[in-house]
Amino acid sequence: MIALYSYPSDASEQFLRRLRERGAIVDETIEARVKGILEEVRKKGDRAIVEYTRAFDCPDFEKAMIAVSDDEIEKAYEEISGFDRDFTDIIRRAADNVREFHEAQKERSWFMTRDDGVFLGQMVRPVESVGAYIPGGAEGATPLISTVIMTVIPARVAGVKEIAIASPPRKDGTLHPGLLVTAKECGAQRIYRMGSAWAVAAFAWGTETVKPVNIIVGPGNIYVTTAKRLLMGIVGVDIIAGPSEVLIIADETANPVFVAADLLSQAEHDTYASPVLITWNKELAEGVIEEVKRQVRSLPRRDVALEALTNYGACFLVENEDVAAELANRIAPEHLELHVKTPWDWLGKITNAGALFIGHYTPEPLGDYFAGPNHVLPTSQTARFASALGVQNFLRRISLLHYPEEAFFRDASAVERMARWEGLEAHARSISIRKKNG
Ligand SMILES: NC(=O)c1ccc[n+]([C@@H]2O[C@H](COP(=O)([O-])OP(=O)(O)OC[C@H]3O[C@@H](n4cnc5c(N)ncnc54)[C@H](O)[C@@H]3O)[C@@H](O)[C@H]2O)c1
Ligand SMILES: N[C@H](CO)Cc1c[nH]c[nH+]1
Ligand SMILES: [Zn+2]
Repeated sequence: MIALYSYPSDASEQFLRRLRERGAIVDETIEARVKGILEEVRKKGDRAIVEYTRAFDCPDFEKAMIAVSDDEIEKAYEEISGFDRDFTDIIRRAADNVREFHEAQKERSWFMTRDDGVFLGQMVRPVESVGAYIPGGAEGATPLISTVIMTVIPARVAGVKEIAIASPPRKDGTLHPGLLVTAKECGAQRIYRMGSAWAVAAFAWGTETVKPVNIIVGPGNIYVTTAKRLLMGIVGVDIIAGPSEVLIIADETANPVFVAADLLSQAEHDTYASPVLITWNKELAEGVIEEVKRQVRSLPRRDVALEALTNYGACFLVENEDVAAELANRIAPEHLELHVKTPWDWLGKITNAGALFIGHYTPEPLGDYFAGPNHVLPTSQTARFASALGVQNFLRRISLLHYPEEAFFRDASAVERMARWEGLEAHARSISIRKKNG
C-alpha cells in the first residue's frame, strides 16, 4: 500500500531511484523480448502477427481478421446504441473540444526576403501516413476509446492523409464497437486488429496486410513503448507515453476524498502506474492514505491499483512549498494536479510536467476524456524534455533558400573559405565553379 516518506531522506531517495528505473527506459529483459518480436514481424509479416495474437490475445485468430472491414464498422454503429445510446453524441462533443484545442496549435509556413533578394523560409507539410496505437485497456475488455480521439484528431488537424489505428483484439477476435465508431467519427481510414510490440513492428516494417507508415504515435504498455523506442529512426515516433502517472501537490485546503480518488484514477491503469502525493501537511497525508485504503476496496481493478500503489506510489511529507515544487520538478510527472489554496501562484514554480491540472475541481480524468488538451503525455520523467502529443508531431518543416546571382557573388568567397577550413574541397568547388563559369 502507498508509503509515507519524509523528504529529503534515504528512504525517499530509494523510492525515487525505483521510480526512475521503472518502465521502458531501462528494462533489459523486456527490451530483449521486444527485439525478438520486432525481428519476427520483419521476417514473417502477417504470420508473426497471427502467431503473437493467438498466443496473447485471441486463440482463434486468423490472418483475414487483421484488417477491419467496412461492414464491421457499419455493424458497430448498430451495436453502439445498445452499449450507450448517447455514445456518438458524447464522442462528438469530446472530439470537438480536442479539435478546437489542436487547431490553435497549427503551425504556419513563413518566408522572409532580405534587401538583397535572398529568400528564406520554412514550409510546413504534414507527414503522409500515421499509425496510431490504441491500448487494449483493462484485460483487453475495453480499449482506451478516448485515445482514438487524442491521436486521430491532431493528425487530421495537421492535414495527414492516411491515418490507421491498431488495437489488440478481444478474446473472441472482435474490437469494441465503440472503438470502431470513434475511429470512423474521427476520420481514421484503416483499422487493424493487432496489439503490443507486433503492432508497432507491423506499422514500421509493413506486412502483406498492414501498410507501413511514416510515424507511429500513441501510448501503450511497456512492450509498446519499448518497441517504439527501438524503432525510432527507422520510423518516426512521437514520445515515450508509457504507464500513467499522477502527482498531486496538496495543502490544508485539499479534500482528502478528492485527492485519494484522483490518485486511484491513475493507479487503476496499470501495475506500473505511479500515483504520488506531495504535501507539507502531515494530517492531510495521513487522511489521504486512509482514504485511498477505503476507496480502493470497491474498485473493480483494485488488484492492479494496489500493486501500482505499493510499487510506485508514495506520499512525500516535505518542509514547505518550495521543497514541494523542487521535488515535483525532479519527478517530472505526466500529470500534475494542484490542490492548493492559490493554485495560479504555482505556475511559475512548475517547470517539468506533461500537463497541469489547476484547482480542486480540475481532476485528471477531465483531461483524459474531454477538456481538449491531449492525454498522450510524456512519462518516465521524459517531461523534462518532451511534451504532449500535438499537431507538431505530425508536421515537418522544410527549409527554403533562394539566392539571386548578385547575392551569391557577394557571399561566395566566405563560403568557399569555410568549406576549405573543414577540408571539404568539393564543397568549395561547388562555389568557385560558379565564380569561374557564371
Ligand atoms: N502516457 C500516456 O499518454 C498514456 C495514455 C493512455 C494510456 N497510457 C498507458 O498505456 C498503457 C496501456 O496498457 P494496456 O494494457 O491498457 O494496453 P496495451 O494495448 O498497451 O497492452 C496490451 C497488449 O500487450 C500485450 N501483452 C501483454 N503481456 C505481454 C507480454 N508479456 N509480451 C508482449 N506483449 C504482451 C497484450 O497481449 C496486448 O496485446 C497503460 O499503462 C496506461 O497507463 C498512457
Ligand atoms: N490517463 C491516461 C494517460 O496517462 C489516458 C486515459 C485514457 N483513458 C483513461 N485515461
Ligand atoms: Zn487515465
